[in-house]
Amino acid sequence: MQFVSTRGEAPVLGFSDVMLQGLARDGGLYVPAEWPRFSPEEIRALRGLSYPEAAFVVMRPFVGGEISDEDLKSIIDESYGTFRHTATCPLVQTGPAEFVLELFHGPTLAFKDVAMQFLARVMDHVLEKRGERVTIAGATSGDTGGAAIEAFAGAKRADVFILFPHGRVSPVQQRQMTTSKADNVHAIAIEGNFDDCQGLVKAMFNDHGFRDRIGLSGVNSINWARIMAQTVYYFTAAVSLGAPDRSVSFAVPTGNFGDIFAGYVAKRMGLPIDRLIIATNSNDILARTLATGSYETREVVPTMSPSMDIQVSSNFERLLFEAAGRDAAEVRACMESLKQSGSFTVPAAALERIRAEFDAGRASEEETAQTIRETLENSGYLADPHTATALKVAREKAIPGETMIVLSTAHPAKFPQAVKDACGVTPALPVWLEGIMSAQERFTVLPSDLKMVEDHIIRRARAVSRE
Ligand SMILES: Cc1ncc(COP(=O)(O)O)c(C=O)c1O
Ligand SMILES: N[C@@H](CCOP(=O)(O)O)C(=O)O
Repeated sequence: MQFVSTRGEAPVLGFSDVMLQGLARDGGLYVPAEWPRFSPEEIRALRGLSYPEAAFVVMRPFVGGEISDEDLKSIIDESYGTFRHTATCPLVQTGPAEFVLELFHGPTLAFKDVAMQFLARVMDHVLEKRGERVTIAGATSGDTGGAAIEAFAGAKRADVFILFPHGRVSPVQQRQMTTSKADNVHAIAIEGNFDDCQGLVKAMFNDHGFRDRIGLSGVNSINWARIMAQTVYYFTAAVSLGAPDRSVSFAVPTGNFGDIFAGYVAKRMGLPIDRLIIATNSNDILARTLATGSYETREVVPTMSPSMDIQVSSNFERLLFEAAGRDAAEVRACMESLKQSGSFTVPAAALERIRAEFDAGRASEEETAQTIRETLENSGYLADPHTATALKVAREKAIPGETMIVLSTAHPAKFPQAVKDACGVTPALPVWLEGIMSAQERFTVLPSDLKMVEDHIIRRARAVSRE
């Protein structure tokens, strides 16, 4: 299996190199040169498999034989052995045709664990075989950071630096990043918003001198391995509701567009999905883009679903590449316009293709709170604010006869104040996490300045350069 960059000017690479590179050297994102396809029989054969067994079948084609089946299976088994639900990602029915797919049973209570537990192990496996080390830089609006710090804590071949927006994540999210005792993980509070953090990480990747000097790698969903691992739960959820003999739709709380893009990948692989519904909070750039065809960044507004307070939605570039018939020049032109003016126009043919597969809607703060309240009253289900945005949009867009799976991306206990304000119930943190609220914090505050962040990383990274 080979991978190409959405900007068409980076080397074509295999799975392991793509995973270690993170962002392509031309600033683009890697996608498979061809989509592997599963027949209806192959999808039907997923019925009755455990989550790790299904994960092996779905991810194997992308790995392209670079990791032996035996090693891949044991990496997957170990990864999902950290989850505290026997089904790994269970489905809960919340309405006659509405199901919630709970993705938060991993160590840090967010869907990021599904891919991050796997990524840390598979990266370590490849680095060990190659005798290499990496320095990882990641940006977070709250959940990726905690998941990465947990998954990579103590890793022998990786140092991890996580940039988070100072004062804009929930107290639980912050403490998941700042209370680790491992000396290879570092939290950096940036004076700015998530887009500033993500902009700094991308700028580090585009600074090739720095990138090569420290052996830079990434754990955000710009890394193909993240998307690949997130594709699995679309298969397991749809199959448990009758796929391939019955199709379903998914509503996905969306920020950086990685999670919903994983659903698009599942569809390209042959999974019968009717609609992929993008749900945003007040930072509704994606809903506006689908409505108007114009991708226009605005000031980020802080919300009760802080992990989705995003304007520059990285993985939209992957969709644009696909919808533009893999025309890298067209993608480059759009991304150049985004850089110069903060906006671009989606080419007309691409917009039509996107609208054929996706629908989009937004939930205001009031609507999100009301959905948390109503869902608790009507079905006894306590949703976190991110999940509630998707429940609201799914209900607004519901079509009779359609089965809707709503992705539940975080445990409500990560956002106790917002949930309490909405419905009066304060969700408790699971016992194994209670200690973080009183543990000593360790983090550095830095301005949103590339040079200062790079200098900080160079001073602290143990690792330097791939050997
Ligand atoms: C809890 C939660 N829900 C939804 C999202 C949005 O997912 P994505 O960025 O993949 O669109 C995030 C952040 O990524 C998140 O942390
Ligand atoms: N919401 C995310 C933002 C980063 O997304 P990623 O999926 O690209 O890592 C977060 O919680 O950090």
